[in-house]
Amino acid sequence: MPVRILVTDRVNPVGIALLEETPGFEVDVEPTLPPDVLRQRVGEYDAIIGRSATSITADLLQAGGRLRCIGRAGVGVDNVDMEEATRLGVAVINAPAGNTVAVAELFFGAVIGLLRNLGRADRSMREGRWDRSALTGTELKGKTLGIVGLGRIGSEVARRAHAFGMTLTAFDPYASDDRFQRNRAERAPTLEALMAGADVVTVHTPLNKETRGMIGAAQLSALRDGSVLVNMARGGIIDEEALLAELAKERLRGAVLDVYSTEPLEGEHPFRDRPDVVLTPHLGASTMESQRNVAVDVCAGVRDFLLHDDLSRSLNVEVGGADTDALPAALRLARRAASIARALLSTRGARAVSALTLSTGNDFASAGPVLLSAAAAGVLENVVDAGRLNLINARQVASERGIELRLGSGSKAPHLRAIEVRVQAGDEEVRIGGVAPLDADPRLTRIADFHVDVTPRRTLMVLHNRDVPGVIGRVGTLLGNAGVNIAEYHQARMAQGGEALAVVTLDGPPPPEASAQLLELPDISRVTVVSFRGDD
Ligand SMILES: NC(=O)C1=CN([C@@H]2O[C@H](COP(=O)(O)OP(=O)(O)OC[C@H]3O[C@@H](n4cnc5c(N)ncnc54)[C@H](O)[C@@H]3O)[C@@H](O)[C@H]2O)C=CC1
Ligand SMILES: O=C(O)CCC(=O)C(=O)O
Repeated sequence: MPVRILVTDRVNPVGIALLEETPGFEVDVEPTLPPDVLRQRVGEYDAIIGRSATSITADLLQAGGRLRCIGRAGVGVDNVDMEEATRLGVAVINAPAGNTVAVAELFFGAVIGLLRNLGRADRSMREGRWDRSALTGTELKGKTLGIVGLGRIGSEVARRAHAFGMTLTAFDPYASDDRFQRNRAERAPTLEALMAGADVVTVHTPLNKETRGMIGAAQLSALRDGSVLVNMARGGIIDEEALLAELAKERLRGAVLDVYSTEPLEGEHPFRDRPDVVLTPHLGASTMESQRNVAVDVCAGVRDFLLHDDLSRSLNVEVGGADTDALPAALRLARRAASIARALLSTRGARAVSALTLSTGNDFASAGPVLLSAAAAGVLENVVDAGRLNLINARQVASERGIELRLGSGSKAPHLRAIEVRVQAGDEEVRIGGVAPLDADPRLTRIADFHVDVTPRRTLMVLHNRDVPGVIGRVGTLLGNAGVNIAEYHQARMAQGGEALAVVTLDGPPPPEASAQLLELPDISRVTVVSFRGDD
């Protein structure tokens, strides 16, 4: 079946071509479908790629039975119901950097346009006038710029502001001191302090629960007389009613707005009547260069996800700073180790998993969250509908099932590339450890208290037996007679003649009756069989 992708908004064709030329992909380009039509058709597609004009609501995501990925040709994902996408295991991929410069350049164009009265000058010239003295403006040089949100766009604005001879202050509680230093910006202790200390205040934060309405009447009243307020981030961050009320006092120089709480802005909106406001119709990213950049970036991200399950670009998976080349082997080990632990507990009759703890060596410390997701998927995969279970939603599904998830300390692990999972069900706990080296297959090194050394491949059988002569031969003969080939057989024991454990990897699943037949052999007390998802 072909992989089907719907492009719902105007996305640059250079990006779309990346998808169209991928064998097995079918791309429909239909900008911009009304929400009800999109809802009817979403079930046909594996991925949707859009811009800000398409709202990806919970309802739409739920209607997308085969939907695996949302691509956003731009930065802001406030139009995507991220919680629902995560719950459903749908990857959300954006293009975080391609339009940064476009917004920064528009900022200076629009602010200078306001300060030098360019709109009014152009209109008066067309009306046949020559109003030089009425159009005297002000300069940026020597003024203070206050940036709310010192991220990519805020930093790009900062760099250019220095070229204009401005002094910089910024408010961003999440940005490091180093970022402030690199941008030569003083850290404002509060938003109000920033508003009170700047001649131009510009907002470059995402719209989210924290920033919605962040600039209201109280913050606006802190603005200096004669100052300018700019919003090129998202409508809703600044309270529009409060801004209109503040502008009506005529103590500010004005405002520059590119984004609105409702887009398109109503034809009769009072902003349209204010001469002290420069209005643009969400043009921040509208340059040829930026549209090409974001289209190529998001389409490549969506393609790589659909082809290779590459989640490194997905906003709803925490890959952290991990080495992504080494990650697939580590993810496989974490998932399989957890799957083995759950199966061993199940053989002991402890089926209701209550807690999962994952610890890593230092090399995987930053990948802890995504490895924990992989382990959660391993614990759940034979318990829930595995079709939709993935690294995006595994932790959420596990938490909903009452499984407590914990990240243990990395530094205690004996090996830099070690991974250990501990799965608890009632009073029982099983600990499985392994290593994911850079240049070889991952190995299991510990099952409960036994030291082992096998690669968890395809089907794995764990036998508890007494350490007496002949067991290995009898197991080999039984499996051979059942037509099952043994890939690896590792026997471990605590002490001679005591309790022993065998880990057997098989080239295929044993027949269903094999476990019962093994249990009939002398000295074998428990048999656990785990078949892993995947081809190897
Ligand atoms: N007008 C347009 O066409 C465009 C608008 N945008 C908007 O600009 C926003 C910013 O884009 P980038 O700079 O690329 O994002 P970014 O993620 O690089 O930077 C956002 C910054 O905001 C900061 N921040 C978050 N919450 C904050 C808070 N409560 N107070 C102060 N700072 C806070 C973050 O720490 C971060 O440094 C996007 O989320 C998008 O909504 C982006 C591109 C085009
Ligand atoms: O192209 C768009 O949808 C506008 C750009 C934008 O707002 C964004 O990238 O967040």
